[in-house]
Amino acid sequence: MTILEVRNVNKSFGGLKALHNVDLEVEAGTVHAIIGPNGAGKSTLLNCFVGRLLPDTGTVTFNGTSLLGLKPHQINQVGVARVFQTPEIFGDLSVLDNVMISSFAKRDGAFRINAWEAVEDRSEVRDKANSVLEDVGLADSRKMLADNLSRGDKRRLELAMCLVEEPKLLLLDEPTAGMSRADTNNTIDLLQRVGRDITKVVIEHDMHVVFSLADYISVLAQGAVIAGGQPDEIKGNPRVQEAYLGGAHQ
Ligand SMILES: Nc1ncnc2c1ncn2[C@@H]1O[C@H](COP(=O)(O)OP(=O)(O)OP(=O)(O)O)[C@@H](O)[C@H]1O
Repeated sequence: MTILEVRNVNKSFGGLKALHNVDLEVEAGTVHAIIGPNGAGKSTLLNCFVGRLLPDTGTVTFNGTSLLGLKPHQINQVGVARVFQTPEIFGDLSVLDNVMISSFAKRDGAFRINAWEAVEDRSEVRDKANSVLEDVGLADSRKMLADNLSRGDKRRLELAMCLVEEPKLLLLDEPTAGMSRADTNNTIDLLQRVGRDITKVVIEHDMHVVFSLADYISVLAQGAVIAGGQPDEIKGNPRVQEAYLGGAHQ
């Protein structure tokens, strides 16, 4: 079953065509990687999924609902969560509070620092938050201020903040950017372990990560999808190799 369908999406910035007739289908329950050289249009495409950009033409449909024109928090409420390259966390709150706030936000449609004051079933939310922190390996840090976490742990926290919302689709924007090889391998491990039933779309430059995680790979070059297939098909595709050497044609 297709959970995310992108049809004929075009997006230009002035005279620059960042996305050119993009078609994409993401199957429910899979990890779908979007790869491509710098400037290929990956972030632009992701931004069209989360309400940060509106395509000039085309459709983006999630679970039968058009995402176009929805505000980011509305997209979040229909079940799409995004992990950013730079974690978006509340640095002066505890790790646990960050996760609890995220859980309330999904319900309320907005982040409110004092959201729990109005809520009666706090213990249920706390239990759920603790369980997700356990899953991502941050249970022992739950009382720490989020700002005091290491860079890698901040990313784990942001992942926990997404997981607690129980999304149907998780978008990961370069989840291992800037990480050491050891942290990268830990992240691969984590992403293979947590949220196994959540469909994931991953933008990633590191091919080791892509080939470890992806069930299906779409390749963008100069704003167009030039190839799509299972990892083994993509590995041997001459158009993909050419795109990475800088000679992509549309
Ligand atoms: N807001 C913007 N205004 C003008 N041009 C933009 C804007 N956002 C992206 N672009 C341009 O659109 C093209 C696609 O950029 P995009 O960031 O989507 O590529 P990318 O594949 O994510 O690249 P990278 O891997 O380097 O992050 C690039 O030429 C970029 O300079």
